[in-house]
Amino acid sequence: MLNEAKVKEVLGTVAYPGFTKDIVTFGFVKAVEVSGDRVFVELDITSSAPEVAQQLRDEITKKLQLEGAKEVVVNIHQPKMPRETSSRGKNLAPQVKNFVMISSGKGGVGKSTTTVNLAIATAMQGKKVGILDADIYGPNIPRMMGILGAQPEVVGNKVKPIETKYGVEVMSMGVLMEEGQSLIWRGAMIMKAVEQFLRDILWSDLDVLFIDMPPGTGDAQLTLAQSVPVTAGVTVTTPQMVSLDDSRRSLDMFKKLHIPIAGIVENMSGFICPNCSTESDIFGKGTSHDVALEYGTSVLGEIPIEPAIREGGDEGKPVVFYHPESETAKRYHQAANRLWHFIEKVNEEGGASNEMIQPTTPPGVSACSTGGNTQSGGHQDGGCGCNH
Ligand SMILES: Nc1ncnc2c1ncn2[C@@H]1O[C@H](COP(=O)(O)OP(=O)(O)OP(=O)(O)O)[C@@H](O)[C@H]1O
Repeated sequence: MLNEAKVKEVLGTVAYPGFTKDIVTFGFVKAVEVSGDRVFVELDITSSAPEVAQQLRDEITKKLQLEGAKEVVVNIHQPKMPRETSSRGKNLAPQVKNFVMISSGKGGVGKSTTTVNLAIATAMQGKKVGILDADIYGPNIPRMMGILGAQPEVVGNKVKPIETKYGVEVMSMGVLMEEGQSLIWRGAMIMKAVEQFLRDILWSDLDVLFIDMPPGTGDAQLTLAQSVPVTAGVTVTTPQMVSLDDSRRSLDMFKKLHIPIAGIVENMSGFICPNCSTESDIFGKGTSHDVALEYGTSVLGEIPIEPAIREGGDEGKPVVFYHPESETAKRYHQAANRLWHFIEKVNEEGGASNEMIQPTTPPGVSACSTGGNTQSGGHQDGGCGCNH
């Protein structure tokens, strides 16, 4: 005689396609109803592939019929299929429509703060948004998003990003490492970590994934750009000349990696007094416009120094969400708006592509990582892609 317990027992023998674990253990079974010899099963699975749903439907029906069910209805909820995107080249996370790389020439200029507030502003404007904290040396995003200590759910050999109350999903090395723990990263490890963040995290069907990069221009940036077509690069700088000089390196990197440059965020640009609201220059203000012009781009926003920004970062209460009326929140929204228009423009004009920057190693030749000089006028002598 079929009853709910028996049906669940049968479902516990149905492996999720491609995995050894069953659909009950994964938590995919949302409802079971039995009425005489009629069974209704409801599943919520993580794959958008129709063949996965069909395979499950067939196996469940067959197994329940063997147990005496005459009619089996299997209702399966799936995430939507990856959207159409005009981007080209390699993409390890095809369910994500656009990727924004947030970068800075040097540390401490407010790159993570900018990532968090731009991402939340974009989500508040109705987009489906994620943040990948690829700043493996100093993953600050969990603190800033108020998710310190949150443990991600593991599904098979993949990991679900952490949902936040700001409507932004997040994954960070800070979530995967113990607090205060540090790792010494070698080039190959960085590359593997970045790839896994894209391939093995169950990102939803996102409009845009913001990626907070480590400061500088190194292996993580190159691997990321080779792994997904980056739609837009944003450089964060402070107004002082030394910081602007470093931001040029970051903008040069975007150019070399064929990443469309969305613009510069000038952070700590002036100071807004919390008492009288007057704005005064501390580090200077507006100095990044000339650099933007040099690179044929624009300033997305000038974000003042405001104590609420630092407090919000420390307490996990981002200013754009908790002080939406503040001048700073308005500027983040304006910057997010400009960024989104830029993304739309890139897509209208054919989309991002990383075809030009794929490793050139010919088949059968191992990519050696030392002694490479791939910038010697097309001749490659002894590094990745060598012909020796
Ligand atoms: N406009 C601002 N007003 C006040 N405080 C700010 C502002 N921008 C950033 N901060 C504070 O400055 C500190 C550094 O910011 P953040 O961590 O975002 O920099 P970063 O460039 O990501 O640093 P890192 O190189 O370590 O990753 C944080 O405490 C942050 O709250």
